[in-house]
Amino acid sequence: MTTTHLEGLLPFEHEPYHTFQDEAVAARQRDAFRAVREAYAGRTFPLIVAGQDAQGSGTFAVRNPADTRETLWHFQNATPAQLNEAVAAAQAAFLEWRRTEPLQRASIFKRAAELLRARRMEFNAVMTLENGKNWAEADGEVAESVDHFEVFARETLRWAQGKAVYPMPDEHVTTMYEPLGVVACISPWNFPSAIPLGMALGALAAGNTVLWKPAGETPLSSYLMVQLLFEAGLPRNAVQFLTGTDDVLGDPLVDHPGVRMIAFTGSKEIGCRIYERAARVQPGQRWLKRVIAEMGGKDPTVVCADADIEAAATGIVQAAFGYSGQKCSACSRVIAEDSVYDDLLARVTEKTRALKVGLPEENAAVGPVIHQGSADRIAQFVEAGRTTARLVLGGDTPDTGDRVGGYVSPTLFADVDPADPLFQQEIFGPVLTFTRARDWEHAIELANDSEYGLTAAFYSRDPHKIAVARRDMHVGNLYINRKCTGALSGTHAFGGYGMSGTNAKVGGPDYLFWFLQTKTVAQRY
Ligand SMILES: NC(=O)c1ccc[n+]([C@@H]2O[C@H](COP(=O)([O-])OP(=O)(O)OC[C@H]3O[C@@H](n4cnc5c(N)ncnc54)[C@H](O)[C@@H]3O)[C@@H](O)[C@H]2O)c1
Ligand SMILES: N[C@@H](CCC=O)C(=O)O
Repeated sequence: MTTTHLEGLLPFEHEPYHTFQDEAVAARQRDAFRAVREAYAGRTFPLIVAGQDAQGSGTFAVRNPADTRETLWHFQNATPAQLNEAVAAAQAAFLEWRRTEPLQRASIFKRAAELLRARRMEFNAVMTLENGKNWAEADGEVAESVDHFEVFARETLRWAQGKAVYPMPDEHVTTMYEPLGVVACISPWNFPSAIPLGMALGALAAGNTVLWKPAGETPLSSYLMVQLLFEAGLPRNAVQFLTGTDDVLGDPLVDHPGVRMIAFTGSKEIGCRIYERAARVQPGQRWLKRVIAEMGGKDPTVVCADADIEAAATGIVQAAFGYSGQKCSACSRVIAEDSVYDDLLARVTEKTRALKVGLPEENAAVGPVIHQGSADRIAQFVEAGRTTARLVLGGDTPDTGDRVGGYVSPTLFADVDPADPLFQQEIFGPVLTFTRARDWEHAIELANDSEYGLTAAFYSRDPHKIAVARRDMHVGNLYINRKCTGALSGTHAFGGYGMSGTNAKVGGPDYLFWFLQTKTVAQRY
């Protein structure tokens, strides 16, 4: 029966992007900024605990990173008692949600996809205001969120079918997948819609309940998504929405004995901390906590001598400077064969010089980084790099008038040594390095010289080199002859190797398995 339902949902198509070059579409996006400010600016939003709106012990302000003098809205600081209440409510809700028909879950997600399609421009505008993405970047992420709804609707039905085992004559044996319990979903600010949503849908699609903890920089993008899920029919107690400080919602949330699983996306530092803490069995805890932790990247693009150099230069600039390089998937290292290195560097320099830094709300190619603190950290890498490598472009603060924000010029370093921190550490900003390789095999070796292993791009026309790259490049997402950002839900299962995390592969065919436990039932008649 579920097979029929699943077939009824096919075929799947990725959500198309808006074409902002069309003045009518651009006007709709500008209207959405006005409407969002009218509807939400200055408001204070609640926690959602046990299906009810709740006030915390105080509030915090969310500021516009494009000009931090503008306070956008306020959110609550949850208390330790509210954390306990939220876990208890999620445990109680689990007893019901786990029993819901997969078709019911799928229907809610399908309905949510429809609701989000109708509000794309609004969600884009909120994201741009909260984290400084330009229109296309925000639109791409909201489109990915629609895709997530469509994909997880199908995945919940697919996993409900169980899997076949090798038969035996005198027993009927089935393999069933069952949910785990309460899943804490902890997310970063750089993808404030698609990332928390992907983790939460993984949990919900499998029949778990969710503690939804967004990053403090971007809570409205999450709050609106949670409300949209409720409007689509999700029971109001299946998700607890918690905002606040890391001293209440960090370690104490991870340590809580009522939490069954933690789905985390964020930095290596916090991911490793969670992984370690969650391994300790707390008093009253009756399970080993499961953790998925998707962390940082230091993503290379390898360019072989036989490659289409112009296409490589275009892909590199898009992947390095889109959203000011603040993607775990961003290209931060170019490794090019000696014979094409100078030509490639010249083309990338020219294209990078053409990028305008400015206001995301006015759809500038490159906006601010998330905070002044982040800009200061990036500046430290740049200052150190001036003494160890050749600064080709940028390295300064662009003129953005009297705006107060972390604006950083797109920056290029050439002749970077593989041992240099510029080559090894995640900078998370618009800084790109070039390193010369003796030949294409040396280039692959250099690309793999990293503790991370998230994404990589490989440019070549030679089937043999491509086959070797496919085999030897140590990354979870390898892109051949295209940029290394922009994974699509359902198609490019996303997650890395090494210190990039647990390789859970959101949006992929195995993702739900992480949120399930397997029951074997052997029956004799
Ligand atoms: N691999 C991926 O899929 C992926 C995707 C996006 C971002 N990232 C990575 O995320 C990082 C940027 O995001 P960020 O600055 O928000 O990361 P972060 O690790 O600082 O914060 C992520 C989340 O963890 C919370 N947190 C902080 N301390 C905690 C603690 N002790 N216990 C539990 N939670 C805690 C934060 O409040 C936030 O919600 C980059 O390293 C980037 O590469 C990875
Ligand atoms: N999934 C996104 C990256 C998310 C991390 O920041 C991409 O594929 O570019």
